[in-house]
Amino acid sequence: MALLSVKEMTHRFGGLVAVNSYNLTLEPGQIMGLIGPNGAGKTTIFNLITGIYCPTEGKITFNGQEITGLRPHYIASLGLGRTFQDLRLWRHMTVLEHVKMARYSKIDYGFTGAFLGTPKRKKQEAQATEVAMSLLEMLGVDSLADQVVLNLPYGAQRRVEMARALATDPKVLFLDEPTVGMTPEELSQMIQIIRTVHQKFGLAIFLIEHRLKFVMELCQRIQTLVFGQVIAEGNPEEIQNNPKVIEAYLGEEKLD
Ligand SMILES: Nc1ncnc2c1ncn2[C@@H]1O[C@H](COP(=O)(O)OP(=O)(O)OP(=O)(O)O)[C@@H](O)[C@H]1O
Repeated sequence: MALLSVKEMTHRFGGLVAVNSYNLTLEPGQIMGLIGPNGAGKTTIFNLITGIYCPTEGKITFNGQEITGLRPHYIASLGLGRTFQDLRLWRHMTVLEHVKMARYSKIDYGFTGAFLGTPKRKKQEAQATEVAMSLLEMLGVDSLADQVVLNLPYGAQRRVEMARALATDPKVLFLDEPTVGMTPEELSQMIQIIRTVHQKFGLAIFLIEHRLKFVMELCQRIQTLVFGQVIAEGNPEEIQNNPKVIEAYLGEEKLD
């Protein structure tokens, strides 16, 4: 059974058809890429699947359960974690606080526990810190745990956002342009981080990216979206050699 399935999803903003009869099958542990020119509808697809928008038409199923139109926090609690194109971090909180905050969805010591500082609370707090620190270490930002996010370089902020998404124990991770604004060195590090995260957690990953080299290197399957419609889907080699993709993307040049 597919982990995530989208059937004939259409979304209109007034008269604009931003997403048109979109279909997706994402298997457990698969890395899927979504590419396409600016304004093609990529982020709208993420927003529809993660519950920020409710599709005009279509059906979304996650782990056998229909999730079409459900609230974003509920969808997240089922195991869909995401990052945003425009980083959504609380600029005055520390790195560790960000990741622990996401982990609180797993905590059940309740109001009394929080107020009285029960042993259960102490134990769960210590566990939350431990999980958060191990995620920060995996993403190479553990030395920044006590720093306020505002003071971090952009690449480090992206890693913190990813650690926060991972802290909710997702089964699928949505990454919206994870390398935007990164230097070539940061980009290579991000490829390595995504590989590590993928191996360690066996997650499915669905990513939007403009840097084709990054997508071709990481993804097992790729969809190409133009004007809200998938014009091609296949493995990196098939996508690279697909005439419709070449035309949509780079005129007549071969993609590499
Ligand atoms: N909230 C909204 N209201 C109205 N139109 C919107 C809204 N969000 C997106 N659009 C329009 O829908 C289309 C798809 O936008 P979307 O942001 O999904 O594209 P994208 O492929 O993610 O682009 P980019 O690569 O630039 O991020 C665009 O024409 C955009 O202007």
